[in-house]
Amino acid sequence: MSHSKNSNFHLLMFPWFAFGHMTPFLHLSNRLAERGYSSTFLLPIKAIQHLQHLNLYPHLITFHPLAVPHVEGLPEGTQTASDIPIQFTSLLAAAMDRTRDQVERVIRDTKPKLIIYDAAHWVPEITKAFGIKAINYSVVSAASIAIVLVPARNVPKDKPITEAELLVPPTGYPSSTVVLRGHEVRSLLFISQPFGEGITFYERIYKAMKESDALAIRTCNETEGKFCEYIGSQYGKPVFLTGPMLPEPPKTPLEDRWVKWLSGFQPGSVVFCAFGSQIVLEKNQFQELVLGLELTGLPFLVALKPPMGAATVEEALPKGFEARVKGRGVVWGGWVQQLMILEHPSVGCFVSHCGFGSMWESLMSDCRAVLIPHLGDQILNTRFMAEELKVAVEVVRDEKAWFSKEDLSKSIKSVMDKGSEMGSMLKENHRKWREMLNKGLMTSYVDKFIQNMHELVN
Ligand SMILES: O=c1ccn([C@@H]2O[C@H](COP(=O)(O)OP(=O)(O)O[C@H]3O[C@H](CO)[C@@H](O)[C@H](O)[C@H]3O)[C@@H](O)[C@H]2O)c(=O)[nH]1
Repeated sequence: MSHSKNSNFHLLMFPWFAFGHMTPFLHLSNRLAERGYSSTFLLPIKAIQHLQHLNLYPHLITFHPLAVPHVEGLPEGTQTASDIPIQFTSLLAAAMDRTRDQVERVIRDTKPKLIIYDAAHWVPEITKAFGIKAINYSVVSAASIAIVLVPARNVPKDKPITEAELLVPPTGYPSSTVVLRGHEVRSLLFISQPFGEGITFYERIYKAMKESDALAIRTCNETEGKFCEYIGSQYGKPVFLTGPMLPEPPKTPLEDRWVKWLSGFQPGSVVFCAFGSQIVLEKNQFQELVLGLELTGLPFLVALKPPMGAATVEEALPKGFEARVKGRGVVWGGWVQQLMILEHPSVGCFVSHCGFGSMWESLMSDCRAVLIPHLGDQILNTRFMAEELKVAVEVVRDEKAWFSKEDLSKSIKSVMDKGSEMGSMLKENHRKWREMLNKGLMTSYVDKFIQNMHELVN
């Protein structure tokens, strides 16, 4: 596809100050730069050094540093969400709001054709004054937007939303299975709490979406089409899809220690378990998890952060565990190359928290998926994988969100045992989806997104 006008089509990218947002925005910038589109990318000064290596087109993507002002109560030097515990995020949003003058100056100086932003709800006020179009880009799944962040959600203005209110999906919500049940809705109570000065999370995102010229979502029509359609009709806006914006596969090979260890096992026999970048388990749940893996009798590799109160994973392991699983089980407390591990022929099962990135990596891999979600969007992603796409099993949890070693082991075996009907059904569905969600389809999303951008500004 050729775009004769792309050399003067300059974009401004302005993601929320968290790596889970800045990174997919940057992947989008890269895909656009690949086709000749330049962008100015607004980032907190400190984030620039962390993201530099992901900028694949430095001659087209210019990082513009923002000085994040100090807000009372926020730890000195805070610039991104990973600098602070979650309860400080509202103050970080207040700090983001105080970068407005800097953002306005950049808009005036660079005169972009359009702005792609997310949490800065005041961006459309600036762009309207300059006659520039603004696209609000959601980087989480469409289902997790559709269930809480639409006008039909009716969030009370003067009092906090209740669990009972959250249990009922908004009118017209297009699924009866991709929902939160019972105690799980507690993870959504935050939407009526402040997120910035004098504004709640819901009000902020509602405004950011409502005032935009178009909505963009990091997903595909094939998987989440009905949720995207619902969001578009709720806001009365066009919805552009970018596809999942997965990173380019890393060029560094899998670490030697894992190549050696994994090659000692039969093809498709190893269970790999990882819970992303945020989750820290309670110590007893951590122990139950590793005992559940032991119980399967299968080889396993667990890569998790040390649980609460422990400095290392080793000191938190159950008594006698290491000796019992020696030679077939490893618990690793550091970062591993998840994508490469999932691609290793010996790995046959992926036990994950179903964060958005892991969900896609799991879908695109050959591994059977067993899911133990923790946060709101992870629970919705899990329901989507298990009940809509039917490519995964979800581990049972009780009212207190506790899962037992027996249930974990049972779930893993239900997908790994040869001759298991459940396993064969999931494998067949998974194969169909993997074939459909191929590289060509992802490329066509970027082409379509570019076409959408041109239509919007013309
Ligand atoms: O040891 C590890 C652990 C993780 N990863 C990679 O890190 C990414 C993790 O991303 P994701 O699965 O999305 O997990 P989180 O970073 O924990 O996800 C946060 O951000 C997501 C949105 O981007 C939300 O869906 C989640 O709820 C939120 O926890 C993936 O690409 C993994 O391959 C590794 O390479 N090695």
